[in-house]
Amino acid sequence: MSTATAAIEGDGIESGRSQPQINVGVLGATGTVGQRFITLLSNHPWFVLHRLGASPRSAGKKYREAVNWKQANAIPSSVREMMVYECKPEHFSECAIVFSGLDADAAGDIETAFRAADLCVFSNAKNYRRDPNVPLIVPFVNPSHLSIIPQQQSLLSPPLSKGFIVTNANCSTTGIVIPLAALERAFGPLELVLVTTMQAISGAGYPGISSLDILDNVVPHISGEEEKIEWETLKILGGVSESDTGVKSFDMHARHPLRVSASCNRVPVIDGHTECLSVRFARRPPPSPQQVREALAAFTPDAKALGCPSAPRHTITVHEEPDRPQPRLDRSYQDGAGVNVGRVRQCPVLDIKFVVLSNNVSIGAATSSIINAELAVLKGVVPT
Ligand SMILES: NC(=O)C1=CN([C@@H]2O[C@H](COP(=O)(O)OP(=O)(O)OC[C@H]3O[C@@H](n4cnc5c(N)ncnc54)[C@H](OP(=O)(O)O)[C@@H]3O)[C@@H](O)[C@H]2O)C=CC1
Ligand SMILES: N[C@@H](CC(=O)OP(=O)(O)O)C(=O)O
Repeated sequence: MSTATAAIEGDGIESGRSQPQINVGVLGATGTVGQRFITLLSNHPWFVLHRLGASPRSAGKKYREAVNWKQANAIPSSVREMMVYECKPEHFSECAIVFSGLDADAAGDIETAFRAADLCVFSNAKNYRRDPNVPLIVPFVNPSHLSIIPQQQSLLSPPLSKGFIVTNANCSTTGIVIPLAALERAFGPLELVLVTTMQAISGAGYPGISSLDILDNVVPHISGEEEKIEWETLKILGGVSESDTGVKSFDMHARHPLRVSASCNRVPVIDGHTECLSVRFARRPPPSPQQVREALAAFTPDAKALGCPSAPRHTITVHEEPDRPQPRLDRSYQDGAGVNVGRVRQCPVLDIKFVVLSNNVSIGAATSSIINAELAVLKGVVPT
């Protein structure tokens, strides 16, 4: 890693402060999430986009030839002519970090191989989220879970000193755990969460669901999604416990049992997952809708305080208008790096209900991975 002097001001980056310069690679660089990584990393103050990986179908081609570019912005000029490589660690030996936007069918073995080659892997895929030694991190919620990494490294055979895997969450889970964490921080533990999702088609990757299935329609099933939301929420909002012998484990919110029920739907929206939640707090009486609005708007995560360059200015934007947030109007605010909450009101069955909108490809995927890596650099977890 080398350093350079930042010329960018604002958004947590102080002009004149020495900035790390770290070579990074993107696995699955041609996919929906991969394209978002390319856009974000081509202009990153610390991370230098050094290698691109995709399937053997794309390897050996220039990026502009391999990719079916679907972003509103053009392919960054610095990336157009870059070569795409097979996802083999030897091609990425000059990188310290790889971001993975790999299809889950390929991600397991490839990410294991990159970790074994002592690379720091930040993955969007579901494969390792349930591993008891892999942190499942939503950057505004549980960066403290990075503390499990030395245990992950020491239990591998052979043990590693640098390489690790960090995953980020399912995109629908990410959207809800950010406001839920803000509520728990302000008002103590939650007891019940009911969530109904309306998920964008880009969540299924490209080409995704056929137009004849989704236009003029709602599909009330997304395979595996409800179980992921119900399970991942507990791992993320729970703590890390340590036994008398020093073994760490994720406590799954065990000290205050939390029950989560999810119902997932695919809707004809291109980007942006909308989710309707009702929650019950342990504390009686529960907070009022106005107290909830104030707590959500005031939520300031460590990622912001520590100076992560990709952390948005407003983590949670609370809308007062009765018909917001909406995907078309709100998904691009702050480049999709925050979450939008609206319609905070009393729930006659539980305590409070509200609507969340989050950009599934940005904070639901690539942006989260990048902020996770920024946190890992700031906390000294990525070797320099
Ligand atoms: N889309 C979303 O909103 C979210 C997606 N995710 C997760 O992120 C990951 C990527 O999703 P998404 O971008 O939507 O998927 P896409 O299908 O759009 O892209 C998949 C990528 O994986 C590559 N790939 C496929 N097979 C192989 C292989 N055998 N070896 C190497 N590379 C391969 C593809 O390369 P090629 O072009 O050469 O085929 C492509 O770059 C998935 O695990 C998904 O579950 C997580 C959160 C949100
Ligand atoms: N299943 C999500 C996107 C996704 O890929 O999720 P996961 O990374 O948990 O498999 C959606 O369809 O919107």
